[in-house]
Amino acid sequence: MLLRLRHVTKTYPAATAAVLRGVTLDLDRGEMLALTGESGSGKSTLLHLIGGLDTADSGVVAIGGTDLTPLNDVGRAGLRRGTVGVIFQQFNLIPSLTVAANVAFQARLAGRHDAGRIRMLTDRLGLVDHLHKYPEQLSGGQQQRVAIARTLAPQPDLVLADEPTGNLDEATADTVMTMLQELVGETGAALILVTHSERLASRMLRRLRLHAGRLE
Ligand SMILES: Nc1ncnc2c1ncn2[C@@H]1O[C@H](COP(=O)(O)OP(=O)(O)OP(=O)(O)O)[C@@H](O)[C@H]1O
Repeated sequence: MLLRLRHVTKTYPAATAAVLRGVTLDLDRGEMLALTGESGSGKSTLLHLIGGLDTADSGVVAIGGTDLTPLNDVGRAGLRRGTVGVIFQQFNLIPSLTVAANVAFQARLAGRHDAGRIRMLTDRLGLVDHLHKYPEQLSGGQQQRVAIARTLAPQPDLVLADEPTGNLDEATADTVMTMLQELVGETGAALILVTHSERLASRMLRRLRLHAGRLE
């Protein structure tokens, strides 16, 4: 099992109510899951726990058999690097780096830089003519394609996408999602897509809704 969640709970400090009240989920390699739920239902929180960006209060968050819960920041970052890739709504590119350097950044950090794979990704994502530009010189759709290339370059086993097309118009969103799904599918990685869009969610074989702190 690639991802195993068991009875995961999370309450933010100073908050009166728990955000997650016992989330349980199994996700295998190659699975694509849409995660929906009302605003504030805890979708981003859950993604952060899975990505090791934050820790659960209790329960198990295991990736590839390793429970992240007892690990410290360094341990979680080590496990995340190269194993889990995150794509955000705001793209989160590094403004001072060129497209080429942005794309290579995480693969280098993970010690998994592969020039052939980066060439394939930039080619498939239509970035070849933009490699020497800076993020601010690109459209939103182009920036998200750079972010996808950057995330997929180290060949992660699990890709977490938090409203990845939330800043894009419908046609661009569809194109970007198609590219993301194709590229993730080809490597056999798993994908969790957080989205408000029923249209995008319906592209995924598996769909779950976060409600009252649990998945249904
Ligand atoms: N760092 C934080 N500190 C305190 N409370 C937080 C923090 N992050 C999120 N919350 C609260 O936790 C709840 C869940 O937030 P989260 O961002 O996970 O929801 P979401 O389902 O992703 O929402 P949206 O669809 O609007 O992005 C919200 O009530 C939010 O206010």
